[in-house]
Amino acid sequence: MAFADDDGASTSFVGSFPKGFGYGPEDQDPDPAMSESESKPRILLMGLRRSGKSSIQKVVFHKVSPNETLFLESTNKIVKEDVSNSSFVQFQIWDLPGHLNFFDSAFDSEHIFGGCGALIFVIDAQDDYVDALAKLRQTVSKANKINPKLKFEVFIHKVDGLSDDHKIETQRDIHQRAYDDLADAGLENLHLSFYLTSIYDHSIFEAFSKVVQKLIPQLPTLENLLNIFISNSGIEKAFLFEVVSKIYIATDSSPVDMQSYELCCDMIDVVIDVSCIYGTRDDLTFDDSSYAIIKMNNGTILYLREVTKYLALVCILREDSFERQGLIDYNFLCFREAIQEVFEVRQKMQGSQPNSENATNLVNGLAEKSQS
Ligand SMILES: Nc1nc2c(ncn2[C@@H]2O[C@H](COP(=O)(O)OP(=O)(O)OP(=O)(O)O)[C@@H](O)[C@H]2O)c(=O)[nH]1
Repeated sequence: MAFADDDGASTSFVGSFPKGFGYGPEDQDPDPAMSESESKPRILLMGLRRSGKSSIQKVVFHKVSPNETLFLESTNKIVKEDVSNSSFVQFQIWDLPGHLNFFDSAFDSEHIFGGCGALIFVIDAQDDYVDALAKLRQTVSKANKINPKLKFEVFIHKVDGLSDDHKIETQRDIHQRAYDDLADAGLENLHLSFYLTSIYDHSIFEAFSKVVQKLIPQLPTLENLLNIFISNSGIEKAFLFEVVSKIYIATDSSPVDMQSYELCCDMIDVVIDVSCIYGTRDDLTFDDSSYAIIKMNNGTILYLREVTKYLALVCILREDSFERQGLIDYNFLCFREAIQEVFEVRQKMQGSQPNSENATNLVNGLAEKSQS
């Protein structure tokens, strides 16, 4: 498959990234006895009953609408889901039932916490959270003992029912109490990350993006590439999106504002919907010829380009910067090539230094050339 740019020049199509994407601790030293899915980075979803764990998973990864989660049945056993089949980002999510008891002999904590990259603890902010905080403390102490590298992410969830002031107050209170509890347990050096989330807006996608990003060792390289790309192309903000889930796996280093992120998510929905309706091929709704431009009435442009079958670059820029579309497209091709290199070369050179530096040099050189 080839990609032709505006000048008719073609470069090889990047395609979807290799299966051995290679992030998370287990990927560096795979155990041949392990099944492929068992060796993927694992994210645990934990929290009390009815806190919203299954709803989060369904909304983010199954495109279930939030209202459809209202009558979800309670989860009674660990539900393991492989996210790699449907998307580029490869990991497993384990949804653990809220009533799990660590002291139960059937609970194999070594196995559950051992090979896992991140633990998301969901707290229902609309409920009394005293019990949830006790469970959080118990979970963190146990998991940290088994796996000190585990990252703890606390979702203060269902905040759609709270006023803005109440949200901030709840976050402050939970933050304070959680750290006090950890200090009591002698774990004052542990770090917890807090997010205000709801399945009724984009906050759950944003929070999940940040959790997933922490499991991608190539993140600094991706951010660096995005920084170089936007600064040489007159772009204000760029997100590298995983199209299926709308998780962004990287963005440039300027701060993310929620509105920009929401606009970009909506753009992806529009592109997928339009190509589902008018696309020529039945099997693919997002392919190498996918791109879209949306002009807004405030002089801003949203520009989407396909990077791989599962990845899209969505940029926000001023209308006058878009007059130099040729430059942007040229720089985009360099960027895409560099991304390909980051992952491809890493695969070839497993065991030796990753080639992220080469990729940065590549994009540096080409971007400068395009400006001269
Ligand atoms: N208002 C609001 N309700 C939510 C949100 N997320 C989930 N819920 C509701 O919370 C209820 C419980 O959600 P579940 O996903 O079943 O909770 P769970 O944590 O998986 O529960 P167990 O399987 O029993 O452990 C459902 O009725 C959801 O619709 C949210 O962000 N806001």
